[in-house]
Order: sequence, then structure tokens, then C-alpha cells
Amino acid sequence: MQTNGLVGQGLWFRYSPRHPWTVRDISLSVGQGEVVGLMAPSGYGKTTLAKLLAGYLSPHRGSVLVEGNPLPRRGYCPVQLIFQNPELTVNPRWRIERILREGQAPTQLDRLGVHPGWLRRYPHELSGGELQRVAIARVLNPATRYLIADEITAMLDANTQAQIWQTVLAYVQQHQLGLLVIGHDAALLKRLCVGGASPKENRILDLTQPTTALVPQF
Ligand SMILES: Nc1ncnc2c1ncn2[C@@H]1O[C@H](COP(=O)(O)OP(=O)(O)OP(=O)(O)O)[C@@H](O)[C@H]1O
Repeated sequence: MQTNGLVGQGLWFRYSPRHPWTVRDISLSVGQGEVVGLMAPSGYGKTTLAKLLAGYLSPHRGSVLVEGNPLPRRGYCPVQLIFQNPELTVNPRWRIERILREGQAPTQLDRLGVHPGWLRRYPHELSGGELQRVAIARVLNPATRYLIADEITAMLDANTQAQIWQTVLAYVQQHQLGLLVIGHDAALLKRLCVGGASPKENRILDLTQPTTALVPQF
């Protein structure tokens, strides 16, 4: 079995024994420095799969390994998930400066357009787009090795979307992070995942295809 990268192997998950399987025997991998897209219709289990890969949920069967090791049970997780709704990932009772200090010091505040004046505010005192920049800045730090971006710019205008992706992709490339981009927008995924600096390695996975289509072609 492959030991490099972030590897989900034979993953099965359902929310309870009364629910049907949401994730059925999915295997996929993201290598260091690789940008992989993941698309499927709404309700197909993309976010659930992202939560399995980032350790928010545990698979009923199968494994998630990072460089051959299970995800750490405590401390900062090297696989970080950014959601469409940033308010779900930040503590509403903390000021922005404390949220940003939660992991290691973020490095991209300026480039993401995080205004110093926001630092003393609480999350509900920022707009959705402003808070999303904070959520992204929080995870762009040296302890993050893999990033899962689940529809992270869906609520932003085109200019802000472009600024955020430019910053994230430059950071990913410079630090050789693995990036899994989840989305419905095929054109955006294509731009991000196959138009990059190393198009040979980058892929777009379609969750509606048989799982063999998701197995890495290394
Ligand atoms: N906590 C939960 N309890 C029970 N069912 C859930 C829960 N979260 C999600 N589901 C169900 O699991 C299925 C997959 O949801 P998921 O959010 O993973 O899909 P998705 O592909 O990310 O959808 P979208 O593109 O609309 O965000 C859906 O049918 C959803 O209703």
C-alpha cells in the first residue's frame, strides 16, 4: 500500500445503523505538492469524506494515513479542513487574534487581506467573506501538511475568490502541501487542479465513478 501522502484506503461510513452508507469503499490519495479536485453532486458525501480524511469522523471500515501513520489523536492535526461556512470552525467567544493564534503563527495575513483592525473583533463582527479569510489564514502555518478546501470560496465575489486562490496555491506550491479541492464548479476545479505548475500530477476525481477511478495512478 502507498505510504506517501494523505491516503484514505477502503473507507466506509454511515451516520448511524439506520442510515444508508454515505461513503462506500472509497480510496483516494493526495501527495505532497499535489493539487487534487473532488467533485460530485450535492449530497453525494463529499463533506463526509473530507471529515473522514481530516479526522473529524472515524471510518467504520478502512484507514486514513498521513505519511504512513494514523492521524494524531491529540494536538494539531497536519490535515486541516476549511469549510464553506467559516463560523462552524471558529470559536464564537474568541476574538480573531486568539483564533489566529490557536495553531502556529499564521504567515499569510497580509496576502489574504486580513485587516489588522479585525483582530480585536469577535467572529460575528466580521462578514462571511472576512471570516473565511481568517479561517484560511489560521491553517496556513508550518504545522499544516495537507489542506482540504470544501467549497471555500462559494460565497465570495470573483475578485476575492481569485485573490484567495492565488494566495493558497502559491503557499501550497512553496511549502509542498497536498491540497484537496472540493467543489461543484467544474471550470474552477479545472483551473485550480489541472492548470497548475505540475499538471502531470494533478487530478480531478469524480465521486460518482466506481472507486477504482479514485485510486491513485502513481
Ligand atoms: N450529521 C449527519 N447526520 C445524518 N446524516 C447526515 C449528516 N451529515 C450529512 N448527512 C447526510 O449525508 C449525505 C452526504 O452529505 P454530505 O454533506 O457529505 O454531502 P456533500 O456531497 O458534501 O453535499 P453538498 O455538495 O450539498 O455540500 C447527505 O444525504 C446528508 O443528508
